[in-house]
Amino acid sequence: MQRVAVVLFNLGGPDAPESVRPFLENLFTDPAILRVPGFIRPWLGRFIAKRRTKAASENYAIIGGRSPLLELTEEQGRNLEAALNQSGQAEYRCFTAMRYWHPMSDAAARAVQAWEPDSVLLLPLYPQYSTTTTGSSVAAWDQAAAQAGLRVPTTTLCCYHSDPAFAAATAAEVQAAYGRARAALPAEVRLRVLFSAHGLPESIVKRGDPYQWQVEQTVAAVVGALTIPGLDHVVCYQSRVTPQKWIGPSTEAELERAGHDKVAVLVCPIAFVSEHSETLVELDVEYREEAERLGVPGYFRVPAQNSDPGFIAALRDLVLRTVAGSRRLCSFAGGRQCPKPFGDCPHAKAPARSKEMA
Ligand SMILES: C=CC1=C(C)c2cc3[nH]c(cc4nc(cc5[nH]c(cc1n2)c(C)c5CCC(=O)O)C(CCC(=O)O)=C4C)c(C)c3C=C
Ligand SMILES: [Fe+2]
Ligand SMILES: [Fe+2]
Repeated sequence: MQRVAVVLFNLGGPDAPESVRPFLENLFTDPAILRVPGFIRPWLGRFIAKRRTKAASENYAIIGGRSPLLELTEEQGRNLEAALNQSGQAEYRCFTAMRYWHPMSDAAARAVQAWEPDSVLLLPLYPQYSTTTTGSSVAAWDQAAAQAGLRVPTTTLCCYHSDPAFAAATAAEVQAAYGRARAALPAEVRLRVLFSAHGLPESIVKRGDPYQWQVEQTVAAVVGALTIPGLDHVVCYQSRVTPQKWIGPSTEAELERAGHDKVAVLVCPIAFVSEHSETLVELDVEYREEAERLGVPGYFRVPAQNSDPGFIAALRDLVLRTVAGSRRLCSFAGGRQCPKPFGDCPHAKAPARSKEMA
C-alpha cells in the first residue's frame, strides 16, 4: 500500500512566556512578512519583535502564557489521519510543520523522511492563500525538505476558500451560533454577522496577493450555504500590527458602526480554523469590551472549526481528491481561475522567488 505523508502547515505560537520574543523574531525576520532589503531585515525584524513583545506577552498571559495552536493542530492531525485511513486507499500519516515556532519545517521534514513515504501532500490550515502564510510555509518547506534529503513527489493544496464542503461545515457553525444569539436577544434587536479575517498590509494585496479576494469568496460561499433570509453581514479585518495601511474595513470600525446602528453582532473568524490568541483574546476579550463601550446591544462569537467533524470530513475529501489525481488548480489570476496547476504559476510562489506576480 502507498504511504502518503500529509503535512499540516500552521503559523505556530509560543509555548511559554520566554518563547514570545524569539517567536516574534522568527515572524518579523521572514521576508514574506517584512518586505525590506535583505541586509536590513534581521536588524529591523529583531527591533520590531522587541517592541511587540510586551503587548504580545500580555495577550498570551490572558490565555495561560502560551498559544493553544500546537495542541489544536495536532488534534486536527490525529482526527484527519483516522478519517483518511478509514478510506483504505493508502496509508496516511499526518505531520505538523509550524512556520514560526516548534515543530518547524526542518523537524517535520526529518520526521517525514524517517517514515519513508511514497509521496507528500502539503495541506495548509489556511483556507485562503496568502504569500504571507501558505506561500511562506511552502518556501520554508522546500528548503527543509531539500536539507533532509526528502525527494518524493510532493503536491501542494493551495487553498480551499470556496470548497463546498468546507463552506457547508463553516455555515453549520454560523447557523447554530446565529440561532443561539437570536434566542438570547429581544425580538426587536437586529443581528449582524461580522465575518472577521486576519488583516494584511494593503501594499501586499496590491502586489497581487489573492488573500482578500479569497476571503470574500469564502464569505460568499458560507452565506450561500446558510438558510437565513435577508442576512445582514459584512467582511472585516482584524489584528493590524504595523503602522502601514492595512486592508479594511477594520473589525473595530464595524463594531463602531454596529453601535451606531444599535445592532447586535455575531463575530465569525473566517481565516483561522483553530482557536488562538487572536480569537481567544482579541475577539473574546478586547473586541467584546469595545462593543460594550460602543453600546452594541449584544456580542456573540462563532467558534473556530478546530476538530469539528464536518471540517475534518471536508479536509479528508480534499486530500483524497488531490491524492486521487484531480489536482486542484490555483484559483487566483486577478479574480479569474488560473489556467495552471498550483505550484506552476506565479501566484503560488513565495515573494522572494516571484517578481512577476500578476
Ligand atoms: C506584518 C505582520 C503580520 C502579517 C502580515 C500577518 C498575516 C497573517 N497572520 C495570520 C494568522 C495568525 N497570526 C498570528 C499571530 C501573529 N501575527 C502577527 C503578524 C502578522 N500576521 C503577529 C505579530 C502575531 C503574534 C501575536 C501578536 O503579536 O499579536 C496567529 C496566532 C498564533 C498564536 O499564537 O495563537 C495566527 C493564527 C494570517 C491568517 C495572516 C494573513 C493572511
Ligand atoms: Fe498574523
Ligand atoms: Fe495561478
